[in-house]
Amino acid sequence: MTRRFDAIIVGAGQAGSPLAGRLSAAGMSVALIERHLLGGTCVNTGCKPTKTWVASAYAAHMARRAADFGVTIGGEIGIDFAKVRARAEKISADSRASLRQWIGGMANCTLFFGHARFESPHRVRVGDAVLEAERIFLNVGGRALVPDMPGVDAVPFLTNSTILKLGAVPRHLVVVGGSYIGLEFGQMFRRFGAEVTIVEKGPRLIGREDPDISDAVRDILEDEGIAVRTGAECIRFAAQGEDVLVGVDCREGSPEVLGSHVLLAVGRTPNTDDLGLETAGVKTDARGYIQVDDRLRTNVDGIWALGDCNGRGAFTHTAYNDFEIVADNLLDGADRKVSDRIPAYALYIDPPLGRVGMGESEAKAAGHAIELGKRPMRRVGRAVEKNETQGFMKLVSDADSGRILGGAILGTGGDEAIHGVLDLMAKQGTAQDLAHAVHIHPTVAELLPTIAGERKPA
Ligand SMILES: Cc1cc2nc3c(=O)[nH]c(=O)nc-3n(C[C@H](O)[C@H](O)[C@H](O)COP(=O)(O)OP(=O)(O)OC[C@H]3O[C@@H](n4cnc5c(N)ncnc54)[C@H](O)[C@@H]3O)c2cc1C
Ligand SMILES: NC(=O)c1ccc[n+]([C@@H]2O[C@H](COP(=O)([O-])OP(=O)(O)OC[C@H]3O[C@@H](n4cnc5c(N)ncnc54)[C@H](O)[C@@H]3O)[C@@H](O)[C@H]2O)c1
Repeated sequence: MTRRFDAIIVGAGQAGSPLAGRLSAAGMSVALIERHLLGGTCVNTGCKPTKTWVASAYAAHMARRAADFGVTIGGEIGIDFAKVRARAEKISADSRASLRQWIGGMANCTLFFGHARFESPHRVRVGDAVLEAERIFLNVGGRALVPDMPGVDAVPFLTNSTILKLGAVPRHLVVVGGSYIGLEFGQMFRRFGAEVTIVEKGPRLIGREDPDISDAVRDILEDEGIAVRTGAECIRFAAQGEDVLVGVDCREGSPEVLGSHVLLAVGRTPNTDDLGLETAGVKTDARGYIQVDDRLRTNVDGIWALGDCNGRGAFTHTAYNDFEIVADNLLDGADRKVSDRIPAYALYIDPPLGRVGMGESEAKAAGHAIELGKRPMRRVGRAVEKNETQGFMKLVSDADSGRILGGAILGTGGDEAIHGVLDLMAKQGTAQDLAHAVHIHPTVAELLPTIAGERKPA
């Protein structure tokens, strides 16, 4: 039997559930379909568990540094890995439970558990049920990419999901991929006591950032005893007893690394290959991302794509913003667009990297004459007082208009303090506006007006 709804939402990720809330509150009947766990990647295998582990790793790191602060701790600092895991699992489970309760309380919303697949542009099958709606919203997210690397089928490897199930800290974790996932897990496991090697095929870590950021991040990781191998162009794997031999072919150092475990962190792929998109006529790009316009509409009337699966963002806050754009346009007659969004994100190594807008290189490549304000964290009072002085902050502005183009804070509190720059950019603020703001002392953010005032042509 076919059941009719006003709207079908596929995926209870970061956009799907809040969209179900808005649409059902507006009086629409909504079918929300989830094939695995409520909350999707962020809640279950992404942000929440990883940032909980990052907090445990930070506690261990600070405990080891206790003497630097005049604090005495007797004996070695140990890791109770089962407890580290249990803490994260509880936070994810609590989040799922509260989502379940929230969704359960939505009038007009029916939750289906199962894999959804199109049978026609406005008909979707989930298990035995066939659902129809004029409006269909896809929020199917993504999963770890496993490229066809030589030997990858012959060895056990971990992804961001399976690493969360490890029973013990690996002896030697080889992380393939030197970007968000690789660096966050790499530093965490080093702090949990593993030997860690990060292998990146590009010439530097987090290659999308400015070179000064890549260099400083590498220094931070190497200072903690993490081995970093960049320029590893021909990565290959082979089993060697219980271990995995990773061929790295770097220009310097040994051509092979022997690890007890390998984490693949080389990007994501969208969950669009098993949705029956071809039946619905919904177009994807060569990598499987659903093609959308600036208002997140697909090429098929009445079908939208939100979150990671549309390739327009890869973060929880961008998925949530997709929900806001679609809901406000549909229900409030607004005209919100993805292109209005200022790119912003953080890399949660310690100290974190908070980033907004364009980097220095990107701004120059876009043709801007730029001005730059920059200061090392060792000249930021709050960082000195906290004895956490690694990194730097910088602000990029347009020399002609004065408009702020972007900023980066690699340093303690950088993930929070960067919002001072972000909010000003949202209001088209200038470096001079920032220079005249009076920030609270002692904070990391209080140096933002200072570097804005000290900016120089670059
Ligand atoms: C290790 C890691 C750490 C991260 N840390 C951060 C961070 O600190 N900050 C940040 O902003 N972002 C972070 N991210 C990214 C963030 O998790 C994602 O950007 C975000 O979860 C995307 O949300 P989404 O709603 O698009 O998709 P998802 O959260 O992936 O949700 C999609 C849902 O759709 C379901 N689904 C898929 N196909 C079907 C189908 N056919 N039928 C029914 N249901 C289906 C899935 O089961 C899933 O529940 C991290 C990601 C990873 C992997
Ligand atoms: N703090 C956060 O917000 C956060 C944290 C984790 C993940 N995420 C999200 O998850 C997404 C995926 O993260 P990711 O780090 O897996 O992917 P990524 O796309 O950011 O980086 C992949 C890295 O792997 C490298 N690489 C690719 N192929 C390789 C190969 N064969 N051998 C060695 N290196 C190779 C790339 O050069 C790149 O540095 C990100 O886009 C991000 O949005 C966000």
